[in-house]
Amino acid sequence: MSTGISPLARVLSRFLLFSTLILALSVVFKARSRLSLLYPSFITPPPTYHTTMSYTQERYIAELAVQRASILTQKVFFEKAKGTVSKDDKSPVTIGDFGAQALIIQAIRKNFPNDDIVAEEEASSLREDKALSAEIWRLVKDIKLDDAESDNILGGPLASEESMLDIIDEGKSAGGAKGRVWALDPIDGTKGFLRGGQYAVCLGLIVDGDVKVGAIGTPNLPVDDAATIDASTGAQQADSSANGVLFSAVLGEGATSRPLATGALAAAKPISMRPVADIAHSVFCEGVEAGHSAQGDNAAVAERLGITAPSVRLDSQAKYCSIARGAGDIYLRLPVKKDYQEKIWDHAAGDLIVREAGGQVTDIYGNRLDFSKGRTLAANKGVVAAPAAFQDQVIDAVKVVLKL
Ligand SMILES: Nc1ncnc2c1ncn2[C@@H]1O[C@H](COP(=O)(O)OS(=O)(=O)O)[C@@H](OP(=O)(O)O)[C@H]1O
Ligand SMILES: [Mg+2]
Ligand SMILES: [Mg+2]
Ligand SMILES: [Mg+2]
Repeated sequence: MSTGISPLARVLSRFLLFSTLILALSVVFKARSRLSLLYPSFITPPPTYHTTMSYTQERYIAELAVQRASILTQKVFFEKAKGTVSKDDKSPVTIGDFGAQALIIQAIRKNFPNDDIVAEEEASSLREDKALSAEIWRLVKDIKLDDAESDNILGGPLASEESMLDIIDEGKSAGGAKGRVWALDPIDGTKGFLRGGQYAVCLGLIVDGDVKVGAIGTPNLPVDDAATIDASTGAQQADSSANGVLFSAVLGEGATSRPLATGALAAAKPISMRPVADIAHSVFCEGVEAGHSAQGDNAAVAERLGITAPSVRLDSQAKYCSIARGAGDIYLRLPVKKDYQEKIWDHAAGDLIVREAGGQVTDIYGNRLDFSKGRTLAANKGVVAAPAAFQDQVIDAVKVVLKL
């Protein structure tokens, strides 16, 4: 029996139905993409890693890498620098700097191959100095953690002298506001290192401009939080076995310290800034080198705050670490040279460790340090770190002294 519809009409009606469907679908897709342009979050859910990632692995690798590099710096000091204190020969610190940078970058590359790295040193001068390069390789090639498993996690020994130079040059990233950027200072406080005083191996992870992880090794800081360090020179305890601390922090998870061991990580304990009821009873930490540290301005700020205790002078980010564990309270780094831009590797790890220990870290105007501007803190001037409750008072005093 005929339906009364010709085959041609049937084909035509199916075609019409099909094209209407395609048209409807394309309208829906267009509207969806317009909406997503106007309100990206409507269609694309915001990345959730900012709040949910705990950075456990990053912290662990950073701690192990800093620990292994610290072993090298100590070896270099005892073999090369001991006794050369305040001589003009800078080679010990150069060896330590390059070697520690190579070891840490290798560990980052092995575990987080896609991350960017902003490191202080670069290998071009080293490529021209074959003797120095060979000397660094001689020391670096045998450095390992006592614990084989931990050492393996870091990638084991470096492959060759040539690959060591290439690895050093992987720290040339421009940094910036996007992505994962490790900030590395292989030896911070080079003058302290040469003097046998304080220095620090510093590594921070910045994600989308925000510091998430920090690890600092301070081979010459006393393990005992309460041990006094020479207030005028920042030098360590005479008994060297009582020295060596590894600090770390993850954003939102607090700061810890542990003895800087040579094998598997020692047990960590939480650290926090010292509760001080009256700001007049607090203690300043400041730099040792007059060329870096405005000690006169610091003294004027201390006087305005009624502080009478002498400042503790320390090289390097050991200053951040010291106030984070209550061996001092306020770290001032007021500008010395008008145009100097602080480097991110001199502050990233310390900034986080202090904030996670209950402190605040700002520039001299009271603005948070901005790690999204590239290799330097281009948007900031100086650093003021203090217990959160005192920060405003300290900033007010700084503003008066510096006539801001
Ligand atoms: N003008 C000026 N102002 C401030 N900071 C400067 C300045 N010039 C250099 N630097 C960097 O500071 C790093 C050493 O800082 P310290 O805190 O150890 O300084 S101090 O020597 O104790 O005064 C030191 O880092 P390292 O090179 O890693 O030792 C310097 O890079
Ligand atoms: Mg430095
Ligand atoms: Mg350095
Ligand atoms: Mg330097």
